[in-house]
Amino acid sequence: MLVCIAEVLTPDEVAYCREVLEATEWVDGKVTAGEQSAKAKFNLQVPEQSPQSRELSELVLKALGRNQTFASAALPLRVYPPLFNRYDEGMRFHAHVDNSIRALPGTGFRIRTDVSSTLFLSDCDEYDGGELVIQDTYGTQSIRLPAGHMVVYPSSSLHSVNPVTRGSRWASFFWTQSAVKDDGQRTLLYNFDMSIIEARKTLPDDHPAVLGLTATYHNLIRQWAEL
Ligand SMILES: O=C(O)CCC(=O)C(=O)O
Ligand SMILES: [Fe+2]
Repeated sequence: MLVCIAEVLTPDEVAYCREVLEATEWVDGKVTAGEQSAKAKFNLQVPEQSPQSRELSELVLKALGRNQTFASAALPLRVYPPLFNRYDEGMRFHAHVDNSIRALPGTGFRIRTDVSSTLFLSDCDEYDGGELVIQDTYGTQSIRLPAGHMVVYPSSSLHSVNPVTRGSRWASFFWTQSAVKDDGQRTLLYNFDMSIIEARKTLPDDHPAVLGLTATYHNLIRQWAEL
């Protein structure tokens, strides 16, 4: 399942990220790629242990913490500290699948990558091309979102970034280990949660239907979650 989430960052937060990223060092994106994807990857990244990357990582993690849609779609257990990338004119990322397990350098921290995310930091009129092309269960989807918006999709999907043909595309990207690793089960839970939210717009919270649906939602999570 692929979910686009609007306004994960405020315009002020986007502006602050851009200001910090303008002044930081960028290196070849191959530094965090696996063997296959290193051959496919032509972009730039901020070194993940740099103070700028750590500061902005915290900012993005805070924004994720207040986002209900991300919580519902990803059912996050652990989030790999967000990284920052950039594609200048001519840069691209050929088709690949993300590494299944990622270790944070210098720590014992490892996560299984269940959900991949791109949080856009450039507006659509700042560049041409640069679509994130994802092979989803329902076909191929081509994603380009305004700054501050984010797409989440299963890490098992084959995906690529089309060449940027004008300007520069900046983003934050990261992986989440979900409490529910199966994408099909996560999709059912997300749709279930969205239906409960709809029902609660017209029914009181103590309505037997709302109580029953909410109980079943949590009992399904109890069945499927691995902590
Ligand atoms: O830049 C993006 O939107 C995706 C990056 C990506 O797929 C990766 O780093 O594995
Ligand atoms: Fe990727």
